[in-house]
Amino acid sequence: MDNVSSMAMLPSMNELSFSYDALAGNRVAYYVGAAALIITAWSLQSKKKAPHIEVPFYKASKLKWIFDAETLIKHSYDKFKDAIYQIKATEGVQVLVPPKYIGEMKSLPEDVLSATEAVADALQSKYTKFSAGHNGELLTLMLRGRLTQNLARLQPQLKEELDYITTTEFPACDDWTPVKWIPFAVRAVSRLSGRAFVGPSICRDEKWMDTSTNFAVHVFMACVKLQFFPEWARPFAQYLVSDLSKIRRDFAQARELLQPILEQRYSFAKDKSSNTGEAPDDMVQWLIEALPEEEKGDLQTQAELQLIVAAAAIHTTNNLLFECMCDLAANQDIQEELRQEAYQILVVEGGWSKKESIPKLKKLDSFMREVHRLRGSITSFIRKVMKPISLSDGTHLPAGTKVLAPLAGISMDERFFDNAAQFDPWRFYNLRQQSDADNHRWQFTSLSDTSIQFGAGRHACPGRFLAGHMIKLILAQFILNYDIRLKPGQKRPEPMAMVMTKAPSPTTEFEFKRRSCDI
Ligand code: HEM
Repeated sequence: MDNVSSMAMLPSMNELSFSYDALAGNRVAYYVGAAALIITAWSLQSKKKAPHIEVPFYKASKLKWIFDAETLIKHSYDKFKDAIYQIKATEGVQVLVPPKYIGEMKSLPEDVLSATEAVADALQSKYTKFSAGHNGELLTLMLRGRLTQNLARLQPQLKEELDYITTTEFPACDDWTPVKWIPFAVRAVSRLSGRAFVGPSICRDEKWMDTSTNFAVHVFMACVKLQFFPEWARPFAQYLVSDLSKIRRDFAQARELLQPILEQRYSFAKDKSSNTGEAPDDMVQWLIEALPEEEKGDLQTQAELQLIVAAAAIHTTNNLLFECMCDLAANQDIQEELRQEAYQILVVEGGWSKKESIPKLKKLDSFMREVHRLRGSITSFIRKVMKPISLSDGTHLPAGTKVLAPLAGISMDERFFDNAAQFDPWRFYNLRQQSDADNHRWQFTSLSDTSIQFGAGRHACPGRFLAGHMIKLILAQFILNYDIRLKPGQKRPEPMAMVMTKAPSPTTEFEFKRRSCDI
């Protein structure tokens, strides 16, 4: 998948959790099945000879990697700190690089250290067709530039979409009412991001929502099943994997839904001279403008790029939103402080209708960054060495080496975060008060070699600004309009975890009680 690379898009429990319709009530079978697949994959993969690398191994059992990778990553990072080390994982030997090396590695060119190839391997792009191909760079630049610059302008549309889905789909909650959060949240994130990607005409269409949400699930399931077979057998085995047909059906469905929009856009462009209205403002339009002439009207290209972006956006955003909800529901004090801030900026100062209001929610921004630090991904910066690399300390990484950063360990490093183990929602708010540079440095979306939740370098997540914006809108809407708590006697929900991925349980309930918007 040229240039579209992401841990967030790796085969993931995130996506699996979304087949909740199929899996509901059968979680044990799912765990056993998934574990069996992973163990089988491991035993097949492990016979392959990994490149020889002169760095120490961290000895870990396969079971630990499968069921408690987070602890393993934290312990191993703690042991090696600034040194590079390796782990024999179910996906083959992984070389773990600490922040000390991220700086020099993140600027290496793609033909030396490739994010694209690493993700293509992990997502079996050859078979799943999860690839932006030669348009990968264009896509990333468009999200980083056009989408991000347009966020303030999109704000009223996103709010309108959020109001609509909350009014039509969220229960009244006049008294304390338990609500399964994930089914609602997935639909909300899909609608909001869909509004920015495909526009209002189909973002509410059930077929579009279904396809754009489930495409990632089908890619994930196909990957898991393909890993059942050794690499040499996959050209034949692919015909046994029914999820690959589902992926083809997703593309066909996306083409069908996008076709009338593309036709409309073309007649709009043709009538430009007589047209006084503004061009529509969504990713369909930006792609028409940016794609090479011969691909502008190509439905398959639009369908592929739209589904890939949806796959990158929906489950990742939903996961972090869920973790934020857990901490809000478990901490009434935090909820109250964030409510005061949101009330002042969005209600008293009329911020809902102002474009620049969302960045003013600095306490909410800090809370989200802290949740992301402590509850985010286990690893990040997935890369594959394409040409031998000699690092500044002389470490040699041969071609074929699989690289990862031990994110869960880095986030707990006292050298980078005071009282690192403590959940402090105002940590980054306070840091931001120190100076102008700090005000910028500690924002939710700001990157550094020690804060790589959104990756690093040229492949760092280009959708993080939209993700942050959507999460803030949804959280602000809910803390202003509802009191939120855990169910009586319930502890803060913990995500399901397997190998390097974590995902919320789709059946988790929070309790909501409607409040008047006055504080
Ligand atoms: C909280 C939500 C999100 C998280 C945690 C997240 C995380 C990530 C990470 C870790 C990467 C890989 C970076 C690297 O390897 O250096 C990535 C890449 C990417 N993300 Fe996100 N992401 C999120 C939301 C989104 C959204 C909303 C979009 C779409 C608007 C998006 C689109 C992408 C794309 C296209 C890439 C590939 C970039 C490239 O390879 O050049 N992500 N994301």
